[in-house]
Amino acid sequence: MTLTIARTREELANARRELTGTVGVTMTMGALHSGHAELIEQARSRVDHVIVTIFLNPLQFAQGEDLSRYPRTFESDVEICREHGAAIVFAPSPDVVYPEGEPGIRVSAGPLGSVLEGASRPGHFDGVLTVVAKLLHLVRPDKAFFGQKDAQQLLLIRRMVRDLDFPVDIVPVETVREDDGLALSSRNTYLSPSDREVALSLSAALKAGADMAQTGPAAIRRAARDVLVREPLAIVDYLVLVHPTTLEEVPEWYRGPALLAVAAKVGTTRLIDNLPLVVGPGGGARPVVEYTD
Ligand SMILES: Nc1ncnc2c1ncn2[C@@H]1O[C@H](COP(=O)(O)OP(=O)(O)OP(=O)(O)O)[C@@H](O)[C@H]1O
Ligand SMILES: CC(C)(CO)[C@@H](O)C(=O)[O-]
Ligand code: BAL
Repeated sequence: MTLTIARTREELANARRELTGTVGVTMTMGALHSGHAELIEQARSRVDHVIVTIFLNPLQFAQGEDLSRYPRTFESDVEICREHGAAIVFAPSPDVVYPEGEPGIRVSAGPLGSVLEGASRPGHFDGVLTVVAKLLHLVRPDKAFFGQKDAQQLLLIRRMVRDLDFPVDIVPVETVREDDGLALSSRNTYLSPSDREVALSLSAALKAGADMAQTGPAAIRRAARDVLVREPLAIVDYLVLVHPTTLEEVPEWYRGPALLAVAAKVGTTRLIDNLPLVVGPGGGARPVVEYTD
């Protein structure tokens, strides 16, 4: 199978026109790893052709964030796309995506975009939703695949697609982890070996919480917190057990789907991770959020 690399809107439109059957998209910021490969594989199993977008979107980075040091590994990214059978890589430059500079009109993420990640990264989700909307319009996929690792992003994209009637199916993909539990992330390349040891406390905390899922919210929170307090070098931004669609902390009586999510700074690197859970009898960790809406 040949892989086409499209840099411009016209190149993408020409290559897209050649594809017959269903099309899926996997959107990335580059620096591809096995988590991205899994998104491509999941897409391959559900559609006829997969388009991977590689675009480091300046709009979703606040001043002072890591846009300038974000890893750029384009050649090996293309190889990964080829190995996993993608049909097209769309890798535009910022002036192709934003020909008139920063757009005056943006998609607003609303209140769900200003909690958790949005509280620490103001404007981040407006930037994400704006570029996702644009890429959906340019690629015109039947299905779009997003990782559960970015749980709030996934929720907001589902909401945007539903609230604004985008004709696309959003498919969640389970978080891919290293054998020791660390969630794969392009930002893991910033971690020194000792940072990486500290970073393991995030997934360990989530697992300890999930192990108490049958007991109830207080036990889940306590078990997760107990792991994190033993690792003072992980500077916790938040550790929450929230409802997966409202992102509000669940009360002690709550039983049902929930999201145990954590964000922490390790060295100079901000990391996030989460585990979808069902709280209550028969509960425990789940691969992806079981939405009730
Ligand atoms: N470990 C993972 N498992 C499954 N999907 C993932 C994983 N990491 C990232 N993804 C998904 O890949 C897509 C592109 O994400 P992105 O390019 O930001 O990678 P990333 O590793 O999350 O990078 P960063 O370190 O910047 O958060 C998103 O849908 C994201 O949720
Ligand atoms: C969805 C996305 C590609 C938009 O830039 C980005 O936020 C990401 O990589 O998760
Ligand atoms: N991985 C989600 C995109 C971001 O952190 O900017």
